[in-house]
Amino acid sequence: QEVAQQKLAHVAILATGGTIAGSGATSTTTVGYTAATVGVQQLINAVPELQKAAHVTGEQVFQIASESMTNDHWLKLGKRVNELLSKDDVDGIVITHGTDTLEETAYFLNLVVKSRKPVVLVGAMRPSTALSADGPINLYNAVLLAASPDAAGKGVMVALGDQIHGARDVTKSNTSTPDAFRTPELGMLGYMQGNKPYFYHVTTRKHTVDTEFDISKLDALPQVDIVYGYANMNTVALNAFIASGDKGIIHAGTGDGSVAAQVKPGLVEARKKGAIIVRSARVGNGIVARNGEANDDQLDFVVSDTLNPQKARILLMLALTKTNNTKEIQRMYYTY
Ligand SMILES: NC(=O)C[C@H](N)C(=O)O
Repeated sequence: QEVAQQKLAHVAILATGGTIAGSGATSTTTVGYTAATVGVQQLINAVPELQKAAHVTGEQVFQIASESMTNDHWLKLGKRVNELLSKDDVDGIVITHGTDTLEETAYFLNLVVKSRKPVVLVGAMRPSTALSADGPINLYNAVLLAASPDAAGKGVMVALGDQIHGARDVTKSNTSTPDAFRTPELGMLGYMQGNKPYFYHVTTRKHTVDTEFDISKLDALPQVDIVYGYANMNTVALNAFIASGDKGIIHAGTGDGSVAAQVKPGLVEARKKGAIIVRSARVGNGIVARNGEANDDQLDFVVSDTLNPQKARILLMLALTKTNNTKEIQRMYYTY
């Protein structure tokens, strides 16, 4: 075999569920299957090639479809990852995960993991029972990546379809095809080929080793929700979120984060009540300019830079564990 390694690295596989652990009625069932049914040992056993890639151990952290991911799951997972990475005999971590919120978990971990050791999230678009299931090859590549010294210090990574993506900028961009994961304009980090990673990009943003966020003493995160911008938008959802006690609101604005005239007074009111307002964009690419579509200085709003709404939500939750100062929070959006 071409996989030539003196001493195999120890890669801990943490399983959380998803389609990679899903099963369907027949080999041609690629929709209408059940996610999160196959356990971690069965996932490992299905890929005997893993034994040559690394010394792998498995742990079932939870077993859910990723659309049901919660802040509590994230805190549990993040703490376990940091605990494992602090051990001398763990060289890297692979997390098997549903694809629906995989980019969110990856970005959360990117902000709270404190280690240079590789952390790789992996999923599949087809259940484990399907013809040409993508889970086994994706898992194999993820383990090779987590075992590679070249992958150290690059932040949390996502490995699917022979591609390596960075947690900050990757997004799921197709509902069902196997090539669903993309880093649209900012570019993926590299490729997996011939049993090893090839890197071409690194992020300029802070993550993992130099993060200022610490979840070790947290057992909850502040409530932050997203209001979606659209023609004929109203403030019903926004008002309900504020009434329920939200500490922050992400406005997934139209265009470059524009806010409808009939919605702006609601956001101003919410800010006066103490909630932090972050203007993000539903578009998927580009910068939301500070003081562009709204006078953020005057209204005391924050902009999400290039973070999509679901990732802007994660950064705001973590920011709120440290400060309520909007200048400080704005700095964080330009840092991570
Ligand atoms: N392909 C998948 O993994 C989708 C599934 N609904 C999940 O996120 O758990």
